[in-house]
Amino acid sequence: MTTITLHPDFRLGPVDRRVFGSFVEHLGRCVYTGIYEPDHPTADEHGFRRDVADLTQELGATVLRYPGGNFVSNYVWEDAVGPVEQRKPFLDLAWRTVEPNLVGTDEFLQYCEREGIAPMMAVNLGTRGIEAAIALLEYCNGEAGTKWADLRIANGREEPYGVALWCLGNEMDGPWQIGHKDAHEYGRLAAATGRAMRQVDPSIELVACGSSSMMMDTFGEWERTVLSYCYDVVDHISMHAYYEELDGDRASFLGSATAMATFIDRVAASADAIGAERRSDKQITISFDEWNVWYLVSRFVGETNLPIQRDAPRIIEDVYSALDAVVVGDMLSTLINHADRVAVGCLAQLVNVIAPIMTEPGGPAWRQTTFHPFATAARLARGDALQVKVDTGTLTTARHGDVPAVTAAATVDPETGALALFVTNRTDVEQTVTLRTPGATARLDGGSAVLADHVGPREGREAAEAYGMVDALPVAQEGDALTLRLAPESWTAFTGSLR
Ligand SMILES: O=[N+]([O-])c1ccc(O[C@@H]2O[C@@H](CO)[C@H](O)[C@H]2O)cc1
Repeated sequence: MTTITLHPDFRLGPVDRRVFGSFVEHLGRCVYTGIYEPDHPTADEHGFRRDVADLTQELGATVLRYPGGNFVSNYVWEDAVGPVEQRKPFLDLAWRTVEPNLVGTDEFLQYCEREGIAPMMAVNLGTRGIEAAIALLEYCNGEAGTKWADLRIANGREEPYGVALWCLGNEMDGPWQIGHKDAHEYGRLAAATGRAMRQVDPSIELVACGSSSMMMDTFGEWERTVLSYCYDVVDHISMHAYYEELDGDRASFLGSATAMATFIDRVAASADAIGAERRSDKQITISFDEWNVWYLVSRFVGETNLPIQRDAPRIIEDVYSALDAVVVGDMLSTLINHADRVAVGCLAQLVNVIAPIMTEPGGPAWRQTTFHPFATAARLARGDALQVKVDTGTLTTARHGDVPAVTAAATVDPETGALALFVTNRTDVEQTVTLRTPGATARLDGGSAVLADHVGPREGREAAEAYGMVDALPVAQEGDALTLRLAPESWTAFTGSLR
């Protein structure tokens, strides 16, 4: 038996809409034959696929991080601006792929603008540094009358783009990163680059690289050291986390979002330790700019040491199961439950590469299973996140110890009282939940769910197209008591009101 208690006055604070971001990297087929394919029947006059853009709108992505990922750490952005016919292909060392440079900064930023999505740009702190970063920022945000802003104007774009969010490199703690650095080297470089970037545009928000995962040997020490250099310069510290079902250990996989919550709490604690030493009133917030289910250990390892490839090779095209969708839903609940700390989130990635949207070159685009919980949460989670109290049993897992059997997150729109309640049942049996709202009145209109047993594991396009949200089990109301039933291994989004 589980009890969920909500009160409209117990709020964590507003859910930053930027938590529902995604990520476009020059990797595999994310850009070419993903968002961009000039020969595709749905391509617009700029060469971008309308079918993919429509699915991106339906997904509700609010932010797109670009151009990497590992790619950014050897990227020469200047090679991909100006007349397309003069651009030269570039050998990307991160993915050992020939990058044709047909899509660059202008094409991407104008795409974001047309789609009404906020761009989040990363600068190269692997092979490059301060000079290239401030040039790119001036190119994007500078007013007419200086070299790089004037180059943008010469390239046909008069108005500055006003890019607000900037990542100071990518995963610089990872030995795989081109130009990998230790925490002192990176911390110094991030602080110096960030300071110089603020001289170009003081209004920007800066993200320092945190750890590539909680399992990195340097985790914790990395955050503390990096922030000891750049606490006063940056606004956010990044987090990246990917989870997968390993060796058929379903319970641990279903507990992934608890590990994600622990990770957030630890990064916040590391940042706050530096703030405390400095007696600083400033709080560093979190940019969770890569998260997803990724069969990294079980499948990706076989994809390393590839020969050099061209023409947008199929790299990391994970096909998701219905169970993966449940775990993605639960991770979205975790992000909402940390609305007081997480300012930005990016589901990695948007198209084809560990993505909610898949395409065939010249062919269709479709939704993977993981599309549905994301689109649902992005649509419904509005207003303030509530402090949700969940009294429930435990699920014993090999990797994360005992985790809650049922988890929940909720948002209330302060204007309308509209309630969204997201509930995960991590167990393999139906669960009954009593919803208590002492001193307040709740109404639930019903909901929709993703179920783990709905589609067999990883059956590909046809199964994905047949998959979708199903109606939640009926809600029973007796007096003030609401009773919910949760299907086994499911993530359910209920809507209603709370006043
Ligand atoms: O834990 N790892 O072994 C590991 C390895 C690579 C890795 O790369 C990150 O994930 C890639 C795909 O989104 C992005 O380009 C990069 O930032 C992230 C994690």
